[in-house]
Amino acid sequence: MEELVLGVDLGTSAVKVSAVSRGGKIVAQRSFDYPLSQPKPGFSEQNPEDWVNGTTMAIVELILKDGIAVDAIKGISYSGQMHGLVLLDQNKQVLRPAILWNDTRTSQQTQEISEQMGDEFIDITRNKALEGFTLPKILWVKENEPNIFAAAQTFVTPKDYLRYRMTGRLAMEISDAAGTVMLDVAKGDWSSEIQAAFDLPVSFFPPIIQGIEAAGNISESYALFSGLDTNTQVFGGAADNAAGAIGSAILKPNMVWSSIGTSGVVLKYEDNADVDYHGQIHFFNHAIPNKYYSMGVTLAAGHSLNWFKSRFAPAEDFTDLVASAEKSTVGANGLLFTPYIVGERTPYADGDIRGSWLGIDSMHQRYDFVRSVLEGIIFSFKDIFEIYEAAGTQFDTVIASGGGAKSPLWLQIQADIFNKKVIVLENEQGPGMGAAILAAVGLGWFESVEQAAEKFASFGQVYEPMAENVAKYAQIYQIYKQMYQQTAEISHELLAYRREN
Ligand SMILES: Nc1ncnc2c1ncn2[C@@H]1O[C@H](COP(=O)(O)OP(=O)(O)O)[C@@H](O)[C@H]1O
Ligand SMILES: O=C(CO)[C@@H](O)[C@H](O)COP(=O)(O)O
Repeated sequence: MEELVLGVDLGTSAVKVSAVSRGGKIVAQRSFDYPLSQPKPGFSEQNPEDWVNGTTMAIVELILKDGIAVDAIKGISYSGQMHGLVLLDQNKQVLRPAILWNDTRTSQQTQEISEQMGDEFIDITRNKALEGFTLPKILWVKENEPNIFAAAQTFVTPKDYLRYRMTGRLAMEISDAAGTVMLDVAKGDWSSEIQAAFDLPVSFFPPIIQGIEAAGNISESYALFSGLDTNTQVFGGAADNAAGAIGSAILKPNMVWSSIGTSGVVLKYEDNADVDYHGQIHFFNHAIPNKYYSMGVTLAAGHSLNWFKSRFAPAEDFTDLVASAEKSTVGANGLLFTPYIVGERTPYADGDIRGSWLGIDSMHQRYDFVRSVLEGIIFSFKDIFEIYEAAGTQFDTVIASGGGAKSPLWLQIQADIFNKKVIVLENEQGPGMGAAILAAVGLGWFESVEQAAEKFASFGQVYEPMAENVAKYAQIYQIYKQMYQQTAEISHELLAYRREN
């Protein structure tokens, strides 16, 4: 009987559970969708019970439909959507729906945090207090739902809640703890300064564990519910971006991960906490012990293309639509697009900015618009590269991932705009593979995360920058860079009319 681990990828729209062999082969995979609730503009919530039920359904199907033997499952670990707030009472019952990473109700609280702690907050947490992060959500509940807050004994992030339900043991894994912006990142522990500043008792904070650390076994009650065995060991896991980077073997400081999913992420592995980006990009503890990663986020990366397709080419498939951009030119025949269609995070932490096209000409064809969308998304990634360059950070290799990495044209655009070689993974599996790697290392199948990731991930085609295109894009990027400043005021003025509809 082949020994397996389960990597549970707890996303925002679905959970995907992968059964992975010791050799890194995915032998079966099941996923289960759950709803997102948006009860008011800017609110984004989920019912934690849906995560537990969805995961259980996926596991039951792996056992019953795919014939995975329960006693073959030696270990389980997780990748989780980051920053979500799950508040628990004294009996560890959920007090209200989870407030998710993409919920923007907390603008006032982010201001309060800056006013109260100023730069000290960034020095400790290595991040700005953005709306998506967990601390502002806690303060929102404190101010707006005092009865719920009074009953709250502790909190966790989404995958840490799921792990609690599967093991009966409550803990916060360190890469997700960093995303709460209540961690002293360099010390790797909860910050007593933040606890004191916001009057949060020490008892409110769960113990911190490492990504590869044993977090217990499957509990008897969860074994009854799911069909799993209580001999199966459970390990800490990782925040989804940390897990994605591990699954893509981003393991050296010369490597950057460029991921085009719904949102876009540019992520860099960091060997230590010495580099200081002063909160311009996120800086978090890694799920690899004593390692870190930094990242910038384009809120609407794949989402911009998705939006374009749904409005202007609903019947076409992605591959044909993206390939049509070949008919345009470098620079889309003088058309520029900013992908701020749901606001932006990096480098402009501006929830109210919106996208624009500049240079529209009556000669433009639809394919020019498609090309401008592909290029605008990569220019916004280039903005993140510029932060790295300004900090004197060196890297030479970009590993491309996410749905956007399916297009050879888009990969070449990345190589040309970044002026770096761009490499794709041969069998990309995303964060679930990172989760499986953490379980495999936790079980002792490998000596280190690095060793396991090198075995599980294999690199494929390399896209080299083309000198002529690099030169043109370098000029066009100088124009793109002005677009945020030039459009921000107009965009903010239009806000009133947008909300009227
Ligand atoms: N064939 C394709 N070529 C280029 N981009 C694609 C293709 N198919 C999907 N995409 C892009 O990938 C995005 C989805 O990526 P994915 O990694 O699956 O996202 P998520 O996990 O966030 O749902 C889509 O929004 C779309 O922009
Ligand atoms: O907020 C962040 C990272 O800071 C997001 O990356 C969420 O963690 C995304 O979750 P999914 O879109 O992968 O579900």
